[in-house]
Amino acid sequence: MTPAARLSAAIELIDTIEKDRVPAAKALKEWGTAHRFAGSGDRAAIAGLVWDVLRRYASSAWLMDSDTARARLIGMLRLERNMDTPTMAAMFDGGRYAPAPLTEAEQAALASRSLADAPASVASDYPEWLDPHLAKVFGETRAAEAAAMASRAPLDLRINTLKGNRDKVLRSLAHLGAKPTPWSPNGLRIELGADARNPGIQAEEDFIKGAIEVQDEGSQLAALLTAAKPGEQVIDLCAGAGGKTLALAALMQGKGRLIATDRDKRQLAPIHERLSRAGVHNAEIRTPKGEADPLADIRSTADLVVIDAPCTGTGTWRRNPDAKWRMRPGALEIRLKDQAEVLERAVPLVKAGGRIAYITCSVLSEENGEQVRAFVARHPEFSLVPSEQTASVLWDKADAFAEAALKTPEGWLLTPRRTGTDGFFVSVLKKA
Ligand SMILES: C[S@@+](CC[C@H](N)C(=O)[O-])C[C@H]1O[C@@H](n2cnc3c(N)ncnc32)[C@H](O)[C@@H]1O
Repeated sequence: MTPAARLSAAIELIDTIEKDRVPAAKALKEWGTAHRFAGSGDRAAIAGLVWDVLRRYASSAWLMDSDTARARLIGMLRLERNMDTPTMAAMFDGGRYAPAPLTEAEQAALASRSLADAPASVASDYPEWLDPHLAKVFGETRAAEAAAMASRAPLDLRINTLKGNRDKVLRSLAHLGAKPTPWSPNGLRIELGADARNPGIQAEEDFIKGAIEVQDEGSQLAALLTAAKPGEQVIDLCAGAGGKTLALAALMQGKGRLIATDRDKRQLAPIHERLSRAGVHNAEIRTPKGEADPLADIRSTADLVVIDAPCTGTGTWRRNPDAKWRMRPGALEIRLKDQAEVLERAVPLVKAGGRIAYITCSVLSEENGEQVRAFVARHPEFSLVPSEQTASVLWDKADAFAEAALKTPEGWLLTPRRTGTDGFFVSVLKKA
């Protein structure tokens, strides 16, 4: 496909995503199946265009003073890819598979319009209804924070210290340009280009042998901040596909007891294969069966209960730009209820002197500090572990991390702008 034909395909896809209200990933997959002639390079380039339009969904329409799929693509090419008008006009040439030539109105918009007068939610690409919520957390810096949340994310890897070490993996992944991440002692980062081409990490020997996992550095830090230790009894209450479980297992160095469960047994399905590839031998998966409580035998014995809580995922907008435009206020209400429920589930499991690590991948204070404060008010036997103390697990990076992350009275907030990671909140609560 020519570059111009890829633009036409991207316009068609954006149109479908809007009109049929389908998630972008699904639309891209279906397009690939229906257009078998398109090679992997074409598909990656088209996906990159679509994801970038979704990242600049509001600002691109503002720039072009039009909200058609075509206008959004043109606006994105200018805002995100700095494409000048002659370069664009050369591709929008009306050829057989190319988009129609730029109209006079489009050329005028490109020549004269800017984001200078756009409201913050438009210029920084976030839903307007979230403005007061983001203001509560970030105040005047919300536009800058949201703009960083609209940027492209790198591919982060975690070295599984049960099987590999960072120096060795750095050498073997040098061909992908892997570099150490700034905070996590076990993180590697691969910067990705504008096309959404996957560097094929799953085919690397290090991956097949279980020496690396794909995990955002923020998620790695959240696991580290729980301070899970060898020999402890650790319960991962919202284990899902096991991202945190695997990181916790590595922190425990194979010693102690790690119990992983989830309310939804389907979410747990991939965890078995992942644990076995990672060489984890001290984990028990408790798959729920009917109404019975899979943790009924555990009462006041856990050193640590990790709650990687169900949340709105506002911290992962970099990786899920269409999710932010689909998010509705009702979704926040549902998540708040789920979070309170899962916090209650943790209470009878924790032993005296034990702790709960509450994690979300959201930046909203309703899901974070406010949720934790309400919990402590209901359960005065739990108190907040001071944030400086929880950050001490980062050793020589602790001071710099404390400068970079947002310290709240209830815990740490990581954001793309502050820590260069996905948005994560981590709070540690200790039982008297
Ligand atoms: C953020 S995801 C977990 C991601 C996972 N820990 C990881 O790192 O890959 C949240 C999970 O919480 C689960 N969940 C929701 N409500 C729950 C509850 N009341 N008890 C246990 N798990 C729950 C969901 O099924 C979902 O898998």
